[in-house]
Amino acid sequence: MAEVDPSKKVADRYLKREVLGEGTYGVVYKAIDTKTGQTVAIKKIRLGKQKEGVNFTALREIKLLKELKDPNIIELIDAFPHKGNLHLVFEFMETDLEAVIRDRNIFLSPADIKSFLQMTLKGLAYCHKKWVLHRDMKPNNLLIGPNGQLKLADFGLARIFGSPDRRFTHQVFARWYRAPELLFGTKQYGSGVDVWAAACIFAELLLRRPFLQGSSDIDQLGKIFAAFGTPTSSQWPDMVYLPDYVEYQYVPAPPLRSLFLMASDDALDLLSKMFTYDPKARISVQQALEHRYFSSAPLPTAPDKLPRPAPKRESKNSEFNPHEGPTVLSPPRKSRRVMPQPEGFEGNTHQLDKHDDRGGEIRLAAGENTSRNEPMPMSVDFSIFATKPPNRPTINSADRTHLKRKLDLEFQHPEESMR
Ligand SMILES: Nc1ncnc2c1ncn2[C@@H]1O[C@H](COP(=O)(O)OP(=O)(O)OP(=O)(O)O)[C@@H](O)[C@H]1O
Repeated sequence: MAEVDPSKKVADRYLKREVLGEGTYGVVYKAIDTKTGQTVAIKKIRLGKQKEGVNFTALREIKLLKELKDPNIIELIDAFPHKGNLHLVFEFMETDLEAVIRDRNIFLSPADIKSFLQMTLKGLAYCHKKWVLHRDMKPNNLLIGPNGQLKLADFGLARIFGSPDRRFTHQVFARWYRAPELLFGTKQYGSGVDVWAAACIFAELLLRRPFLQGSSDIDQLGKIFAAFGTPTSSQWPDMVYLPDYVEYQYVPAPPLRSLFLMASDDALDLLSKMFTYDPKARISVQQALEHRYFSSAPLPTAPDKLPRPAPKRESKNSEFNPHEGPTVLSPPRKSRRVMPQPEGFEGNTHQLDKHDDRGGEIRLAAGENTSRNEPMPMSVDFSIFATKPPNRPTINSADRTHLKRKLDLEFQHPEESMR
């Protein structure tokens, strides 16, 4: 292997290359693992405000994430604290599902859609079996490797690190995948939140645009109700007890078929089961995988036959220079997104590739946590009333106890236990 300048190395092992982008938790850059020669992606998580450095709970839980190994989960290869930041080293992936969905040169056949959904659900099923929820499923967290394999990324990070200031850009997109129980402020949620998000991704694969683009939490609920009808208490008995429950003006559900003109009957049946309001009645990931949609023709496309966007992350400059800023190899991700529409649900009529503007995002994001004392009419922009950032729901205590017990068994010294 060529000799490398040790000053460019992190933790004496990883040779930094270009910045890949910046997400909720910090910068992600490409690197070479000098031990194995493998290309990796390193996510540098800022821990600025935690005076004691990396907190013990985070280290224990990251240790658990390192143990998650499945063909449809991105591998966490290594994790180490360095200069006050936590570095998470992942296998490097070529592209992601968002890039596939947005690429106008790509035609997605029903078999391709089935394959992407199946891989997503397989990754989720593995994690749910291990008592880990994703909580932040969206197409750009579904990474795609060189052989077409789809892998879930960012598993468990929302839970470990919370959502550092998500009000401005990231939260806007994450909201579109949020289950109604979260929007109604539930504190005790389960794997159903990931099923709902997977349903939104399924819908997005079918429509080639985000399905339910709410501009605030209330508007998000409005979009959901416009698509599936306002839930009744017989459909979802616990709804009225949720902390942020507010009565909505009744709207009937349009036929699901009218929203997904091209979908097969099996696809629609599975979609409606994944979009069930009551999380207790919602189909589980395992049941979804056993649905006849996956065994009926056409069978899912083999991963290596799936269409992929042209590679966009060729490493031209070999060394990473922190003063140069990110190497932009394609239009910035966030500006490729479709921005939320301030008005009501519009069925199949949204355009692809509308450009966002930062001011718009901030204004819309401020619409979170509006006071909810009165029955709300649908599809009104409440953003001007809000000031507080959203409350983050927490995992239920049974999950937490289970994870703690598992981790405590294996926990040694926090820094040693990471390696
Ligand atoms: N394992 C990986 N391999 C290759 N690129 C990656 C990998 N993980 C992340 N990236 C890229 O790094 C950039 C930042 O990723 P990150 O996951 O931090 O944020 P994001 O997905 O853009 O947004 P959010 O934080 O809201 O999920 C994105 O362009 C992403 O595609």
